[in-house]
Amino acid sequence: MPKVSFYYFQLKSLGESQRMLLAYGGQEFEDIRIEFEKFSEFKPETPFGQLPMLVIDGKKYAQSSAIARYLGRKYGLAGKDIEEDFEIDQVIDLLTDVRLSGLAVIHEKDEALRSKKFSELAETKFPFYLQKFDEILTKNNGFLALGRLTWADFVFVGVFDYLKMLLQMPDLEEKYPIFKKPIEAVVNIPKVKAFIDSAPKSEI
Ligand SMILES: N[C@@H](CCC(=O)N[C@@H](CS)C(=O)NCC(=O)O)C(=O)O
Repeated sequence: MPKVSFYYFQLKSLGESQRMLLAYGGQEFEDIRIEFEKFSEFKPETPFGQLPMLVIDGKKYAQSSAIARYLGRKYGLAGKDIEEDFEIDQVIDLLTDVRLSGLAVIHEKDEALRSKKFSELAETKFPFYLQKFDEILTKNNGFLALGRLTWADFVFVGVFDYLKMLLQMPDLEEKYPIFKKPIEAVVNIPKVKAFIDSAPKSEI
């Protein structure tokens, strides 16, 4: 077995999908959770100054979606051809769009402006995106793509609580009950469940 280490913060957010994929693949790995305060010392060790980072036998892999795609391919959770891979990549990019639109507002320093921008998003973009995910999940039997389990479901599940925070929608899965489907599908896979049960807990 190769020596595998996965580095991220004490969060699920952009790192949980890769941890769950490694568990799904039966890969033993060092689950290293860096404290934010200590990250500046570690930053130069990363390819692009950020986490997550996967290290396999000394080789460094960066960028959350690229790592998840790589692990998905490794463990049989990708498409069977480029058309199927496109379906997965498309929905991953859509998920990134939702996350980044929420994130842009959080970083607005002026409080009044932040609240105004958030209200605009909450009335327009967020419902638009969420409706699209509802449609995609309905069309794919409760999965993100291809009507079956793929690495996209792991990414969705990993980032879900972070999205709820960004969108300020703690009851997101109650408003869109079909969002529970990929969550149930992923967290109940025995190897993934065993990992989640033994891993440190974090809200987002
Ligand atoms: N595009 C990158 C973004 C990664 C990212 O934003 N990482 C944040 C944590 S979620 C980070 O490392 N922040 C610390 C820093 O930028 O100094 C990815 O998807 O991996």
